[in-house]
Amino acid sequence: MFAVAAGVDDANRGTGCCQALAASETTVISIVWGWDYESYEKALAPGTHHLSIVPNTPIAAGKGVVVAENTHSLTDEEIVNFHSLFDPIALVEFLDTSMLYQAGTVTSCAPAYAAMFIEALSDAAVKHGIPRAAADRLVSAMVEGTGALQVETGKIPAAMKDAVCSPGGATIRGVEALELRGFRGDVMSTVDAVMGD
Ligand SMILES: O=C(O)[C@@H]1CCC=N1
Repeated sequence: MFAVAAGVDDANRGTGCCQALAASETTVISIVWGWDYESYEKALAPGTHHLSIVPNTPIAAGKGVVVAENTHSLTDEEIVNFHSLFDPIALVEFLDTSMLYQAGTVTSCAPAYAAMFIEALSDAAVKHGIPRAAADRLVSAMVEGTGALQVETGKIPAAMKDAVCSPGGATIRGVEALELRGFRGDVMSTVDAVMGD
């Protein structure tokens, strides 16, 4: 099993790499952004077994996400091997081709946006006198824990937000500050921007 990795501008290099590998009957797992099943069917030698996936950087910490294309040419045994490789380090989700890169945006591009949120909140903590290293630790633990709480309880994020906001309390003032600056619209616009909508 072999993973082909290349940025968007390197897609042709990725294809050349795949063609060389196909001759050795290698199973190709592609992480080339935008290259789905049909792209590889056109580019690879007929009969090559291939699967397109979108992984993300938190895999390096064993807490990743892999979006995988429902349409592929791997055998059942190869899919079992694929799961044995990735299940220990990532949530693996198979989706139809029409959703692959939209889902990939919120899992694979969004670590950049999440890091920007962490950086900004950490900046705010530093502005208010918290040392940088402590600020980074605290904010990252908060983000990880909030995600874990959502997964564990299955609560909708709106209910989790409401649970923190006491009437007339502190948190709702921060919620208003975010709403006044269009926080949620800004976050939603990222997928449009990535997908070119
Ligand atoms: O920004 C990029 O080109 C790649 C695609 C998905 C994550 N990073």
